Amino acid sequence: MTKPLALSLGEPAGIGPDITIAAWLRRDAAQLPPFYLRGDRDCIVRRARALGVELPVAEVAIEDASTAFASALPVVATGLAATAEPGRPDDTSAAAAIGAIRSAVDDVRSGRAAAIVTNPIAKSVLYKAGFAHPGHTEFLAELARDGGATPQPVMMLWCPSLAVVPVTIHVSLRDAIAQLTTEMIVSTARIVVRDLQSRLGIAAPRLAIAGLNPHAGEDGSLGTEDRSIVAPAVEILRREGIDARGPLPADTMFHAAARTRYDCAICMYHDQALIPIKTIAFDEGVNVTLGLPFVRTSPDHGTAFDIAGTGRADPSSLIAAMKLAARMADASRG
Ligand SMILES: NC(=O)C1=CN([C@@H]2O[C@H](COP(=O)(O)OP(=O)(O)OC[C@H]3O[C@@H](n4cnc5c(N)ncnc54)[C@H](O)[C@@H]3O)[C@@H](O)[C@H]2O)C=CC1
Ligand SMILES: NCC(=O)COP(=O)(O)O
Repeated sequence: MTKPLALSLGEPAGIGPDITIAAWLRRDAAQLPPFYLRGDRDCIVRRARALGVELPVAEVAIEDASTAFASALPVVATGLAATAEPGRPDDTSAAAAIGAIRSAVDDVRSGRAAAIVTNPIAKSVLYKAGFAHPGHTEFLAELARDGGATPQPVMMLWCPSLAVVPVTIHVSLRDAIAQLTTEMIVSTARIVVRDLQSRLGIAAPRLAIAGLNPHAGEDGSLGTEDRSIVAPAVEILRREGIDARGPLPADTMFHAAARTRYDCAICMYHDQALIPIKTIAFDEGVNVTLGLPFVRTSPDHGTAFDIAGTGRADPSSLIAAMKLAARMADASRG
């Protein structure tokens, strides 16, 4: 891969700076592709000092990032200062985090970066500053519109032994049930199939479609949505030639033997999807956005304010996200 990955700063008061520094320090052992941070050089320098780490940091143009990567952590400036102390977001946090995402998208859309990897943002901090999107996933879809329709973004959490997709994402459980439709399940599954084929090289993806209710509704006695919403979606997908099975009782879908029978579990709400993968692979899970005209991955964890600046943040999930982004970008180039 010749082009570098664009890594967005994320919430400057979170562990994004810590894991960025740690990932760069492990670049050889982890065999990382070249990456640069889209953000604020001073923020990284301050964090390295707080961590007691000797870190060469080079502010560069994107074109020089891959070369600089061998000897310094390359930073491509957004022009937005990020002054927040570890664990304490401040008035610069939201603008710095959002600006870095926008810049990273510009970089990949203009063909100067291979893919985007995002550091975690604190959603509540951004919401307080007026951010109108539930998270990166929906914001990236908006940035991808390019004058046309907004693509449907699909959140997938991936690790080597499991991939999960929540059909409804950052909404309350009550709203997730109210919003769930057959069409949402079908359109989500179609995007999953297309991107697993084109970006992960799975020729005929096998989908396991979770039921919504306990025991997938127990023949309608524990809720009717599995019969009226989920089963018709499975039927439509099968008629299209997609290898989809369900609705399956969610409690027995995720044990080791069951996981070998599908390539991706399509789940009805956030925690149904994210609890199993964060339980088995919190350290190496990757969040991927499917359905976009570019590749975006992210660590599976959040801003971890409780340990920012302490040296306890584990960069494994970020490292996995970078490796998966490079693999997907390579596959997309054919
Ligand atoms: N992609 C993103 O931007 C994501 C952002 N978030 C945001 O993160 C914020 C905090 O969310 P929480 O639910 O507290 O989850 P969290 O993942 O930030 O933290 C949960 C627990 O795991 C620990 N932890 C997380 N990452 C770690 C790492 N790399 N190494 C060692 N320990 C780690 C934390 O210290 C904490 O005890 C929220 O504002 C949420 O919106 C959460 C998930 C993803
Ligand atoms: N729970 C996953 C998460 O919060 C990631 O969301 P996003 O910012 O990647 O949309």
